Amino acid sequence: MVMVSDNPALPTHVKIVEMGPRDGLQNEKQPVSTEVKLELIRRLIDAGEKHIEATAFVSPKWVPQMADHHEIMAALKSFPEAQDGSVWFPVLTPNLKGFEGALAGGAKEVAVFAAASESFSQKNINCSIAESIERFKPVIEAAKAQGVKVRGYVSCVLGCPFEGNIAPEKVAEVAKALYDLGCYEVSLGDTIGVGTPNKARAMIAAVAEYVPTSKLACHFHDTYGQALANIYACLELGVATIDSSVAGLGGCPYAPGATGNVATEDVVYMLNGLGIETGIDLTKLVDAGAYISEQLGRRPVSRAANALLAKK
Ligand SMILES: CC(C)(COP(=O)([O-])OP(=O)([O-])OC[C@H]1O[C@@H](n2cnc3c(N)ncnc32)[C@H](O)[C@@H]1OP(=O)([O-])[O-])[C@@H](O)C(=O)NCCC(=O)NCCSC(=O)C[C@@](C)(O)CC(=O)[O-]
Repeated sequence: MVMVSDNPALPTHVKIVEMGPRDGLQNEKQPVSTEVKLELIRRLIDAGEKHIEATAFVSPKWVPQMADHHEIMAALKSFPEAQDGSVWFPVLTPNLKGFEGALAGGAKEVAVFAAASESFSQKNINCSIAESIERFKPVIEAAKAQGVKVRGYVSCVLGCPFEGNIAPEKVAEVAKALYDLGCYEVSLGDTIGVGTPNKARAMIAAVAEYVPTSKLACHFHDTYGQALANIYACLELGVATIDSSVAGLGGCPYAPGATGNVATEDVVYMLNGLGIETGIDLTKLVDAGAYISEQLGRRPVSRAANALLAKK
């Protein structure tokens, strides 16, 4: 039974942006076939997910696991949910070359990704933060001209694997730059999962000086087991979009030691308990997570999923 929350600060509905097929698999060392990725996407749709980041138009030399981006997009075109627009499939596009590939593949939503740390920006996309913003300008202009929505990411919002602590003001500066350029939503990534709730609150408060909380998403990796607590803190501040990854898949190729995103199953379990709507069927979601985990030869990294699977 879904209990209605008595905390008036919490939203009544949350948008989940599923990271599994992209952030979740980009760092996977073993090959994952295009067919398995597509089957995962089918199962996530069946579970009720409406925003599924499908792939990344990045260099296959840098991220080999995303090299089948053209095949993924070609297959998605035949999905009824892509045709009728009932499910969004955003894809990463770090530059104009990536955007052109995504557009040719029929993308209706793309995402540019910056960082709040200079060192991470260099390691991840081979340029400074300022250069990355310059690179995004023509991408966002071209997207606007084509009626394509653009999401923006800021990585390392609560810490950097190379620089340590990151000032909330720096996060705010980069988030503002993305929002001012025309990103409809800015996702704030705790890339290495080091944050704790008070730090998360301070960071959101700093960003909210420039970007309305209704336009923010939180993107927590669960390296230190703090993701759900951090998400709750962000929900209380008015953030109502959460990035998460089925079965807790993932890790970033340029963030050594970072584990996956918070598991979508754990997030949905918590939100169900709070009486917050997501439109996602937890049973089907757990099955989708079990499917991809079996393909990868391991158990889901989700407490809720493992507990529910054990009951079967
Ligand atoms: C950004 C680049 C491309 C710059 O890479 P670069 O080497 O600086 O680019 P370049 O413009 O000098 O070009 C070099 C070569 O790359 C090619 N190239 C150039 N652009 C593309 C493209 N779009 N797609 C495919 N190929 C491309 C280009 O054509 C050329 O090919 P060559 O002539 O040598 O054969 C590179 O650094 C890259 O691909 N990095 C990968 C970044 C990445 O995917 N990181 C992981 C995702 S971000 C993340 O996970 C964080 C997030 C979002 O989840 C939030 C969080 O948790 O914090």
